[in-house]
Amino acid sequence: MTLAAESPTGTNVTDAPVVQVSGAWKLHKLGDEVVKALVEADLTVLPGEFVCLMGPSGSGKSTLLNIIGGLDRPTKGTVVINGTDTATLTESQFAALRHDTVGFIFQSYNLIPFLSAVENVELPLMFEPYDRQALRRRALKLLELVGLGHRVDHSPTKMSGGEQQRTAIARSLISNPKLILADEPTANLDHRTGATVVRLLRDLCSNLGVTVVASTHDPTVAEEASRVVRMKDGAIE
Ligand SMILES: Nc1ncnc2c1ncn2[C@@H]1O[C@H](COP(=O)(O)OP(=O)(O)OP(=O)(O)O)[C@@H](O)[C@H]1O
Repeated sequence: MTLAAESPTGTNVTDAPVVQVSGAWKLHKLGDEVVKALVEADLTVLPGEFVCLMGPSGSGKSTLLNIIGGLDRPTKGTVVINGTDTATLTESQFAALRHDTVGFIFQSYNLIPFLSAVENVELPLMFEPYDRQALRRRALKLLELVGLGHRVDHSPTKMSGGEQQRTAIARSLISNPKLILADEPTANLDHRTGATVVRLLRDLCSNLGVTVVASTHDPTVAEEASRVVRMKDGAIE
């Protein structure tokens, strides 16, 4: 697979950790109460790993993913992404790092209904000065990679849940990210379709060297992951 070489952005491949979270806390004030969403969390993820965060509802999985992806900042502790200590970054610098390094997959797919599948895949780079034809070629290759070469002109509204999630996976790869963060990627899929999506994520890790961190309640995700990290009450067990 030569997709990385054809990336419009390009990234450096090293053996250094893609994610290094150290002593991270996230506290929320709710009136007089302080909610400890994340408690002294340490997590190191190496290139090509498929790490699965598991734990009961409210155990801090989404909080940890959001902090890794810069959608939220820790109250205390450090988060190093691809060698950059994110505490040193302004919001716009963090947005640029996120744009170049991180792809997101959500349980509700978050596709634009009035765009075709291929336009959805192009969307993260659509308003950037990339060659339009190269971008289209890459988006089409990514749709082929996820098994949707026959659905490129379809609207997401005419696709099954599994097809929508595979389109979202193709979209998450358009910037050639080192890291994909997936928040409950199989939550809205039946068991068989969910298993197909998880195997696709696993194959991205082994074939493209992409690193995946996924939160889930789904044992199928855990079975395919290279490592399961268990969380409870905001802490990593
Ligand atoms: N913005 C917020 N304000 C107050 N409390 C919050 C906020 N966000 C999260 N929490 C609390 O932090 C804790 C961890 O939430 P989080 O969403 O990370 O859990 P989770 O493991 O992802 O849960 P689920 O499996 O249900 O998605 C929960 O107790 C939650 O209620």
